[in-house]
This record gives sequence, C-alpha cells and structure tokens, in this order.
Amino acid sequence: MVESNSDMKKLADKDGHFRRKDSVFRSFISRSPSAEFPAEANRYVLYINLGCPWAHRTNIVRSLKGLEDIIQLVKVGHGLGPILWEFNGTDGSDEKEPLYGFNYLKDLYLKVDPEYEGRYTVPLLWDKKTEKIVSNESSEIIRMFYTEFDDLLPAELREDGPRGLYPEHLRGEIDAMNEWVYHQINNGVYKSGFATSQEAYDANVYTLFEGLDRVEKHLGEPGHQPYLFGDHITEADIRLYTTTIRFDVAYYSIFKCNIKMIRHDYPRIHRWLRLLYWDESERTRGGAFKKTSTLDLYKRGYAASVGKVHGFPLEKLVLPAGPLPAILPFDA
Ligand SMILES: N[C@@H](CCC(=O)N[C@@H](CS)C(=O)NCC(=O)O)C(=O)O
Repeated sequence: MVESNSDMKKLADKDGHFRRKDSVFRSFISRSPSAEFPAEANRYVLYINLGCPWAHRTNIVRSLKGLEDIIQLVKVGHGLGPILWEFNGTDGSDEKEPLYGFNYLKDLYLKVDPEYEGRYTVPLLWDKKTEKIVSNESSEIIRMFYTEFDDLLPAELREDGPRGLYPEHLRGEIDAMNEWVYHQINNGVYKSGFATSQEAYDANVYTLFEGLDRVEKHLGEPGHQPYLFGDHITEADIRLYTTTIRFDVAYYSIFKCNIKMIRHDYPRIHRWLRLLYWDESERTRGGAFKKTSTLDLYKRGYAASVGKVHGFPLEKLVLPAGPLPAILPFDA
C-alpha cells in the first residue's frame, strides 16, 4: 500500500506536468531570546538527504557559516520500499532516527500533526525543545542560518562581515536572479525529469536550457566573476550550485535534460562550478561545497525517484556509467 501523501506516482498532475507544492511549515528561528524559536546551540536538528538539492543548500550554508557545532545534522536515506525517506543506513543515514528511534522521516511530520496531509520532504528543521517542526522550506532555512545565530559566531563569520551571503546592496539583484533560476533551472530539471507525458516534457525542457544560456551570458558580464555577483560567494551561487553539480552526472541522463552538458557546452558555468567545488580554502571554510557534494549518490537517488514515479522496482535499476570523471579538475 502506498500512502497518498508520500506517493511518488502522484508527483505529476493528471496532464503529466510536475507542479511543486508549497512547503507547509514556515516558522523562523530568531536571535531574539523571547521568540518562539530563539537561536540557541544544541537545540535544533537539520534533517537532510545528501542527494536532495534543496537540502544541499542548507547543508552548504550550515558549513559555510560554521554552524556545525550549533545545529545537529541528521541524514536520512532513500526509502527501499514505497515511502521515500527512511532511516535505513543508506546515503550515510542512521539505522534509526536518533531522537525518537523512528524508521521514517514521515514519523516526525505525524508526531507534530497526525492529520498532516502535505508531502514529507527534506530538508526539515526540528526544534528539540518544543518538539516542533520549525521549517521545511530550504529557501527560508538558509536565510535564518545567515543571520540568526550570529551572536554565537566569531565576527568573521557573521552576515554583517565581509562574507555576508545576502548583502544588502545586492539583495534586489539576488532576488531577481533567484526567481528565474528557481523556475527555469532548480525546479526546471524536475519539470523535465518527473514529467509523465511527452507534452509536459517538451513544454519544459527547452526553458531549462534557456535558463542555463542566460546564466552563461550573466557570467560574461562585468562584475559577474568569479562568482555570480563578483568577488564574494552569495546566496545566488549556493542556489545555482546544487543544481549544476548534479547536472552532468544525473539530470542529463536520468532526468532527460540532455540538450547540452555543463562540461561541454557552458564554459563559464563549468569554470564557476569547479571553482566552488574544488575550493578548500578558508573562503569556503575548508571546502563547504566539496564536502557536502556526494557525486556518487546522485545517479542512484534520482534513478530511484524516477523509478518510483513510473512504478519501476528499485532492485531492477541499471545506472548509467558516465560521465567520467564525475567532475573534471579545475585546470582541465
Ligand atoms: N520547497 C522545498 C522542496 C523540498 C523537496 O521537494 N524535497 C524533496 C527531495 S529533493 C522531497 O523531500 N520530496 C519528497 C516528496 O515530495 O514526497 C524546499 O526547498 O525545501
């Protein structure tokens, strides 16, 4: 029996189009001590799956901001049965959920709200003290991480220091870029990959490549190197990175996003991507991008998801070998 709100076959609507549902839990951690969810060390747990690009955003920011000792990270594996997220030792996950011994991520959602009818998604930010979900929306979790724990961090890691990820003078431009990058690229790959009709796939796959063409052009404009908005890594880089690092290895073949490849067809994006991935300097706190990127997992995770959408059993998955290597060296 597949439960309706975790049923992967129902990801696409009747017309074959994948339309992502809005996240349901949208509270905020605040630096104010009187807030419902005040910023405190050892109080919050971030649940992720390493394959998920939305969860990956939060994992990168946790690492870039130096929040590893402040926010606990728990990895959940890909479900071997019909339920998507399972604590089963795969993808670096524990055998059981560490706080309550649950088997599935959905058990946390149902603990908070037994009537919950939304999807059981990662990332999930959990408050140990109130036993509530703070948020399951990555774009908002990363923004809390930028600022709200800053009183607990050294000056050089604070948002008002030189490494601000969402600096005031760039907010308008970052928001504008986020908007089209989200629709055309971050979510664009899913609109191709989870389409269950030829019409839905055809209606979306070209728009994705128009988005990548636009990024390639953006990176050629003054003030847009080496990072998307100049000398410093910003939110825009993080949000684009998690899709592009999965592109050649997984989306190209498994999501049928195969009109162009980053490594062969987008020299500027390819350079920018490798610059972030291979950076193990202090700028990325010793490799926040590389350390959180698990290229070997991406094919299997996406093949399993697409298999679930089409009712194809996991044990029969055959994974594509290439491209080799999964990411090229910086100077190739
Ligand atoms: N808008 C959410 C999307 C999260 C999301 O869709 N996560 C996927 C994994 S990559 C998921 O958990 N899907 C399970 C499902 O839809 O049942 C965010 O950015 O946090």
